[in-house]
Amino acid sequence: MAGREGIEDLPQPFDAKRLEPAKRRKHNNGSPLGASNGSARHQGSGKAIARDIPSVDDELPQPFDAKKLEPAKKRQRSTSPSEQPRKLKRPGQRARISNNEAAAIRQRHEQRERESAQAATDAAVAHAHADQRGINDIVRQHYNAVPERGRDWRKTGSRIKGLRVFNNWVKSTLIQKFSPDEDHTPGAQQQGRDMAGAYGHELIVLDIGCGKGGDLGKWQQAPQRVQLYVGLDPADVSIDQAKDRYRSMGSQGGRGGGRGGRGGYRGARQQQQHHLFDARFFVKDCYGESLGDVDIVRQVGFDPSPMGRSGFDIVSMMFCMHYAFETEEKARMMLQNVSSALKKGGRFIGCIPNSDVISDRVAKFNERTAEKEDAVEEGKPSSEDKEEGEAEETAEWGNELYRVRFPGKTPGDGIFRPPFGWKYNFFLDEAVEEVPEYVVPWEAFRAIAEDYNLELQYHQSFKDIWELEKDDHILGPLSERMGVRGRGRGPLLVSPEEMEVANFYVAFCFYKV
Ligand SMILES: C[S@@+](CC[C@H](N)C(=O)[O-])C[C@H]1O[C@@H](n2cnc3c(N)ncnc32)[C@H](O)[C@@H]1O
Repeated sequence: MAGREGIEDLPQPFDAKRLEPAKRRKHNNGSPLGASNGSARHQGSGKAIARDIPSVDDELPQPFDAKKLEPAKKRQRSTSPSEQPRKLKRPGQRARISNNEAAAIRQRHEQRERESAQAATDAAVAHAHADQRGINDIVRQHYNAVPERGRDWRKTGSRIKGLRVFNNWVKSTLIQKFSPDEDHTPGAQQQGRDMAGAYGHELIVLDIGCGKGGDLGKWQQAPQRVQLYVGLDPADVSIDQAKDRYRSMGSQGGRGGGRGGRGGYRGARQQQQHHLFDARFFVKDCYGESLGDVDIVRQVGFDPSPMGRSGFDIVSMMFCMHYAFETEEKARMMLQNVSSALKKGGRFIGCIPNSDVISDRVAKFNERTAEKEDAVEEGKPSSEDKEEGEAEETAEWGNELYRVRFPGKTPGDGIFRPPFGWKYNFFLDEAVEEVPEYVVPWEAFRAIAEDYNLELQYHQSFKDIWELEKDDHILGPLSERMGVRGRGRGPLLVSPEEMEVANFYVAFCFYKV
């Protein structure tokens, strides 16, 4: 799918000499979650991937306990309406109804909240037991059917070209900031081989949900050379297209992305660009199955034990992890796969829908619904009253480019408990035709990730990433070359509608400890 996928549009090469070590450059920059996490790493202590090796108990993921995950803020929001004074909608109105009437209304509210909570739990459990093949097939068929329309169309013909380039810039930003090793020296590889004839450590990358290979070009431009890229995706047609894209990079001297002769690479940098990493692609469901049966993954190193011989430097999951939150089983399999693949100090990067945005929208929808129901109970018919037999309204929002729609009831307070199985349909113009996705409740995800020795390093909404990085000496000029903004710190070329879609997402980075 397009708006949320890959670069087709290769940025100009980076001058890696100008890059500060990605490790510390921005990690603490305005990331409230990163900062609050409290580890030495988050305080910018340089090398440290230091944490004691976990005990055996740490290794064994414990069953999910939703209560322990709720942040204080959310816990307060989830207080039942019976426990908090309800705001008066119209001052003085309460004075016109008797105490008995008021008590009856309150009871009805409480009853409704209980029913809503129960229905929500039932829905989540039902989803959790749904036929998993069904959803997998729908998602796979959808992505297989998305046509590959070529770079020119994406750059000029697309109605969401601003969103496409912006999303690509965010993905490049994640790769620039977090793919280099902690001890990588910027520019070292441009000097050529060392005395032993090597380029120093080269990265091994696992791209889960790689789709049509839209990020191959970004990896070719990574500040630290990539040795091997492994792309996995259940959509077989997409995997074939990814292989084609990789082949076309090879035939263009490793520049990637079908861009042909635009470049101006010189000297050592030219050599670096012409080095094309090795790449392998496989059709694979990475959330329902272990990756341990993929040969190349096993050869690189795949080991569930934290003491083991896991071999990947990076696992990337761009715009696809939300499919894993259909069930707890899948989410844990996904994290087990990530953790087993990553070596100690390895990075897990990705983009997912922002559950804070979803929770706020859902809570507001339910508040409005409750107010309408109150009005009806108080005998004030509204033009929006339902006709008999009319379908129950469900939470839904969007703009001319995108739409999010929950098919069933959602929690009144916007807190998704249990944190799995909360299905919604997502539509994005030109890109996604009402495909089912699942909410990834952020705090639950972060806490479960810790069970798999994945420690949060970075969590930022797309809008904040733009604000924080747009003037960076590498990422700023990159945004101009990619067409996110006009030349010379020109205007943003992403429309407000496109920005609203972009801000439906957050980017993250975890470290394997
Ligand atoms: C929005 S696309 C993103 C593609 C690519 N990561 C990008 O950013 O260009 C979502 C991808 O997730 C993949 N996906 C869905 N379910 C998956 C699963 N169980 N395991 C791995 N990938 C999956 C889809 O096939 C699709 O290619």
